[in-house]
Amino acid sequence: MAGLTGHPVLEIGDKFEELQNNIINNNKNKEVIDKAGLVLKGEENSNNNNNNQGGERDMAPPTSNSLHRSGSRPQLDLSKAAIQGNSEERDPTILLPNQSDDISHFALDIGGSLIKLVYFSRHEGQSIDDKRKRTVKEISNGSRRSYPILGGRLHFVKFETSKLNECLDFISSKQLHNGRIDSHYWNSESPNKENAVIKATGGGAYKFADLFKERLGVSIDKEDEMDCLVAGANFLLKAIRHEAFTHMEGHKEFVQIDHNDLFPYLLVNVGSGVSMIKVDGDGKFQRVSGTNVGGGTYWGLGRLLTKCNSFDELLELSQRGDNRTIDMLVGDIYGGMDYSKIGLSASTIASSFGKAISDKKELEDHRPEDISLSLLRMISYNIGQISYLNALRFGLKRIFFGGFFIRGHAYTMDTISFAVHFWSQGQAQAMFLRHEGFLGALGAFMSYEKLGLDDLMVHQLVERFPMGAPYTGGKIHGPPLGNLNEKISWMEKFVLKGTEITAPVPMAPPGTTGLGGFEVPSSKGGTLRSDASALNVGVLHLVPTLEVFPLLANPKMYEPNTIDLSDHCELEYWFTVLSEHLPDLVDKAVASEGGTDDAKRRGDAFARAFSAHLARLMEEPAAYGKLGLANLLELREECLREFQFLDAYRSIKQRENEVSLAVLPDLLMELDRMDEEARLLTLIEGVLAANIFDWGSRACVDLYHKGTIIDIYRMSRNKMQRPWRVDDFDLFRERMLGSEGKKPRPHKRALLFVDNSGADVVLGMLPLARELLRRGTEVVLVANSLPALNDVTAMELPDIVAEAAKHCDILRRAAEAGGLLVDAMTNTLDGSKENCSSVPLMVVENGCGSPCIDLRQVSSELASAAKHADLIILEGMGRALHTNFNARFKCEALKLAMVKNQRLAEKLIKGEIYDCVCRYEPAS
Ligand SMILES: CC(C)(COP(=O)(O)O)[C@@H](O)C(=O)NCCC(=O)O
Ligand SMILES: [Mn+2]
Repeated sequence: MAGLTGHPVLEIGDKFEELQNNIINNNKNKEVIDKAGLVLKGEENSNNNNNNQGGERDMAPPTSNSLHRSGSRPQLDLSKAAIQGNSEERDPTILLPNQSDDISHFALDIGGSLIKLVYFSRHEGQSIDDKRKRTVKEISNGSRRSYPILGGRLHFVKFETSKLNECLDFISSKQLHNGRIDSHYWNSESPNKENAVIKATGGGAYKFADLFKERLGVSIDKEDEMDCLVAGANFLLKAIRHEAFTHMEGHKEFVQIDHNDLFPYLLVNVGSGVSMIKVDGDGKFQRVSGTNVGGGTYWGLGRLLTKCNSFDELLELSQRGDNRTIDMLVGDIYGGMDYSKIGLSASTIASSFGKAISDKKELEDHRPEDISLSLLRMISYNIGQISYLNALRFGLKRIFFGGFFIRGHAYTMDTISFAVHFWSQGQAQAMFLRHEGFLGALGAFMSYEKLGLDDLMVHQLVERFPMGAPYTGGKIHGPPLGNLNEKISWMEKFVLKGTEITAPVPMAPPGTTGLGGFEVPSSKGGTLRSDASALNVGVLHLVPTLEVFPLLANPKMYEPNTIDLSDHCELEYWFTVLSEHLPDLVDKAVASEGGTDDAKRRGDAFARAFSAHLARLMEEPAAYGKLGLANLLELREECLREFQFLDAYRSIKQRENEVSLAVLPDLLMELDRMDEEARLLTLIEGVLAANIFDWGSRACVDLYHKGTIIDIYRMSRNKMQRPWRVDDFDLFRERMLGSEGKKPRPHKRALLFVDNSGADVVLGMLPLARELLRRGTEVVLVANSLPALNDVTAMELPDIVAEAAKHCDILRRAAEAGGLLVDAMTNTLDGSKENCSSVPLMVVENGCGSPCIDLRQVSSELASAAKHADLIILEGMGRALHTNFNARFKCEALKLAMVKNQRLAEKLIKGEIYDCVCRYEPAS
């Protein structure tokens, strides 16, 4: 029988169909292997939940339940922790001076029609029993930053001002006002609830102050509206990556703003009236102009002329309008001709409402739809034009528009953009903000002293979209959902609504809305929904511990996603892949929680929630910001966690780890019999081959249902014939082993971004790590902070390494040197810390809970480990292909993956499914 490494090699060129056939044939031996517990039992595992009752939980690693529930980021800052008072007393209070208190905090912008509420909540904290954290050695020369640190979230909620009581109930049910705001962290002066003060802006801050006192017992500290607007806008533009976007001819594009090059800009707030503010810095601004023709004008005149009952109704009417019946166009004056000499097309509005003079029509003879559209265009153009003139006056290139008039309305944004573009001849750009409705409330929130928010950087904020996002985005908030049960009921209730959302809403083809290339939008009523551009506002997770990966060659140009889902075909394809994968995933998730009725209910709610996200994004791909495949894959994991599926693949991972660890000694023996050159090739082959164990790939899951781990592993190895589709192995070999007898210096430290559990890490990456250690290179295994599919986590790795170390001296000494084997050491008979002369093997968490990795936001632990690294190895489709395929690094990089998706293989490497990528890149 061939060895584990596949040597001697089977015939070259056999196709993977053959592999599948082999697997099917091998199934004849299945029973025997079954008894040895080596079969994957995919089918049984996924469908036969009852057999798993309780068992799944028992097999769970003891630590996985202690992970906190919704964020993938750490929470407590224990640095400088001290016991307060008498340390002899039972359960003394421990002061954590660097940790935020258990506080909630909020601020309001109470406008004429809407109340905007921004509130802060701390991550639910639970202690994590992470062996790695107790034992891991200091991995950088400087002191490793105390870790984890403060975490919290900013939530954005809206209420109708006419339903103020709903807002008060919300605050009360969440206890936002309840004394907690008076924490030292927030530096509020008042120590008790009676004197609690909340920050608010907008007219309602004056109007409703007494009501707040009466109902909640809090006083309102009124903040200047303009100050708040500017503070809110500055924060968003500096801290949120995909905050600003352009909107032209129905097409939305996010704009990357360099926060060092933000000022000066013009902020145009279109409320009832319009303010134009030149912003030069934080707190540095001047209201340079304005116009009394604004949102109030549209609404006021519109109400008089159309008898509409609400602003939204008026906007809705405009969708079906044709302004040509009432506006005087250039063509009306010039007998249907363009006035080309001065660059005006026949369809340009020469005079808003101009036709009303000459026609013999009375008000009732005009359609309200046409009046509304004509008004909307008149006011939007006017605002765009005056804004541009002011930008010109002060030499400002960027103009950001916000305020209740905009409210994500596609046509309004298109019209304003057109005006700015037209008058500036393309020199100035109108931009809009995803959180535009919350500028004032955010600003009020920021006015609490010593909040520290101003210091937060883009990479320390993670926006997440909870289950309600597809339904409530851009709309008025529903009741607060306290617990998981409420969430599930809510999902169940919204099934109907969900099916409504699932039907994609057709978008207007580009180029149909507006003047001169912007045709008169008479047909738009049926195709462009008024809120087609309504953007969802997620929850902002503030994670000060996150850092930009220091080895990125050009962080500003870095784009993690290889696959851009703004291409609709691409989105449709991945939408289908993820939708089809859902039933299997739900089965695994439910089984992982013991297959109970409660787990089934949660599984159902998860499937609904994730489908709703997918449907929302199909309808509006930019609804959650710029969308890439990595975002979708992460959203799925977050959604699982939201329904408390903390590790859906836990038992599969464990079984695969056990089987792989059982054959590891044989593999190491085989490797040790080889010479250096053959061994290096076999090791890289081993990584590529074992990457086949990916429970996120449809094709692979089909394979597992037909064979054993070891069968598949062997077959996969035997397929490893070079040249691979992307094959830089010779370059890498030369760097490692040299040529013409010259021995190159070994790497100082290698970061190995590991991927899947089981064979992937045990038979692929660990032997490669061992080889590097043997050559004197320190190795840092970089693994997920939270589970994602069958990826191995940083918390699981020490046990795996300890098990492997039992069979291998190199690994044992390195793991000891890296502090990974403290428990094992104390268990040795003589307790001696013999021979720790080895270079260390360490484990760090990467800060994410996704199959992909965005290197702009990694754990401080990883950032710190990276400082001394001169080689990084990224493994797997998620980390090396979907993300980071095009990333360039300051040090050498090796990207290794098997492509387990036909379409990706064709698109990315012009190859076939199961082709391999071995990309080696010297330092950039
Ligand atoms: C989720 C994954 C990126 C995980 O791959 P890995 O990083 O483990 O190699 C990959 O399985 C994937 O892209 N799956 C979806 C495509 C499919 O089912 O074909
Ligand atoms: Mn994976």
